[in-house]
Amino acid sequence: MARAQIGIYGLGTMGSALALNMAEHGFDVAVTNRERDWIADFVKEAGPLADKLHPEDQLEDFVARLKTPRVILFMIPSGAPMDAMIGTITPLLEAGDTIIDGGNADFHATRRRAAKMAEHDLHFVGMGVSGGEKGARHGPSMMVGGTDHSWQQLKPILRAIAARFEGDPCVDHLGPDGAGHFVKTVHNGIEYADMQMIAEVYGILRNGASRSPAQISDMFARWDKGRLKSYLIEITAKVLAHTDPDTGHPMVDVIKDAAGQKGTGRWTVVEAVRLGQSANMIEAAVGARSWSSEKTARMAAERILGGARGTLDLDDDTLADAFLAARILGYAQGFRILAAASQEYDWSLDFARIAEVWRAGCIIRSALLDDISDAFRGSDLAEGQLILAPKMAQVLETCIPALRQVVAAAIAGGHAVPALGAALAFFDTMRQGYGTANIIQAQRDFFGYHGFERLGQEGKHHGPWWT
Ligand SMILES: NC(=O)C1=CN([C@@H]2O[C@H](COP(=O)(O)OP(=O)(O)OC[C@H]3O[C@@H](n4cnc5c(N)ncnc54)[C@H](OP(=O)(O)O)[C@@H]3O)[C@@H](O)[C@H]2O)C=CC1
Ligand SMILES: O=C(CO)[C@H](O)[C@H](O)COP(=O)(O)O
Repeated sequence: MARAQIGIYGLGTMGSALALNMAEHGFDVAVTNRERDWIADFVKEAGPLADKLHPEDQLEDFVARLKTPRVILFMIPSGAPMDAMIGTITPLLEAGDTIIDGGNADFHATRRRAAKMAEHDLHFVGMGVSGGEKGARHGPSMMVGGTDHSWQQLKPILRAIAARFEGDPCVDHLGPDGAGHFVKTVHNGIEYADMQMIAEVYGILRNGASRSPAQISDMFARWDKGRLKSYLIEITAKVLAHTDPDTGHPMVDVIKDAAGQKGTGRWTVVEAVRLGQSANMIEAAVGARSWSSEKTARMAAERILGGARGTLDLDDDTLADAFLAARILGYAQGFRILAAASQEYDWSLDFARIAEVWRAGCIIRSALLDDISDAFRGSDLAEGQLILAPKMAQVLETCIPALRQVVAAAIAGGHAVPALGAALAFFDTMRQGYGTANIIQAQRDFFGYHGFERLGQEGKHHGPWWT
């Protein structure tokens, strides 16, 4: 009986694509699934790759199929299903075996699971996988958190199947236990902000400049050839170019304006706040999705409050500069959260390497990430502050006026730009060495005798309003 180098449990969209990717790279992969009927069908549909896939219906046989120490990748919903599967499979494993959760998981749960499995000399890896179904099949970006022992087991397989940027595989061991899942969570937070800002630019052009989806598609397609080149711009251009086969209308016009969310954007915001940060652009994007789902309330508000929006006269170059500045600020917020978490959990995250792992395969891949990795590699940026990197500061200096112009025009015309507006608020707050929190300190002392720190003097002070 051929022994497989890795086992995959969960042959849904992502698990089946990863299994085929591994098989194509010459690895023997044991496969199984909760719904057993699908296992044989999946292998049958794999064509010539079927020789490298080893289907098993029973969990015991699946585990027995694997070389030891074993490596088992779960591609199932995180949360209760993952805990249940850990409970079922643990008695079948031996010291030194590794279980990987490749789903989008709350990193707190990953840390808890890793600690629990370590009690049995078992290893638990939290691995962020990005790139959707196509990425998983032909080259995802992967963010690994776990022990060195697990990384040594996984490295040859993951480096072989990963996306490549100029030959460099977009995968790495980023830290222990929850580090990989945390980095993937923040990746998704950045993804939320970037998607929302693209939607806002679309809204400005559609509602403020009466441009057709096809015209906006052309602009995004042009952007995708220059400094704004990125997967999300590319797919938005493609989406806007499509026509609904049923009605002949632009496809986007028959899609309801209410977007769902599975949790990673919200987790990013919650963790940012827990770490004493604010990721206001990501929060704006999460909030915008929530508001989008309040369709009935919005329709009522349009009737009662009026939905009129003014005409905007913004050229494509101004919009492009504005978007570039805002995109840098979105990445910057993500890296600030990573820096805070790295300190809190003692992960020693390598920000340059994270940017490199995101350069290909993942949803937020963009031309900027190579510059971002250079910025982190070239200097010791305090607390991961990307906006202080000379190259980024230079681009911001050039492009912020455009962002100001776009946000000001949009707000004056009644167009909602929550994420672009948040980008500017973040930038304007961070560039003030002396801000306005002196007033907050004074207010807190006035109403609650909380005391305040005073410039040039140690200790806690109270204002003359108490004498
Ligand atoms: N789709 C995407 O673009 C991405 C998804 N992910 C993550 O990957 C994971 C899998 O997603 P995806 O492949 O899209 O999901 P699918 O819905 O396509 O597949 C889900 C898989 O999980 C199995 N499953 C569901 N519930 C249970 C359970 N209680 N016990 C055991 N197995 C169960 C299903 O088995 P059955 O066939 O029996 O229902 C199926 O194999 C998720 O955590 C998701 O967040 C990560 C990155 C991108
Ligand atoms: O991880 C992903 C992409 O990177 C998944 O597609 C995820 O589902 C996206 O999040 P949401 O469903 O909340 O938009």
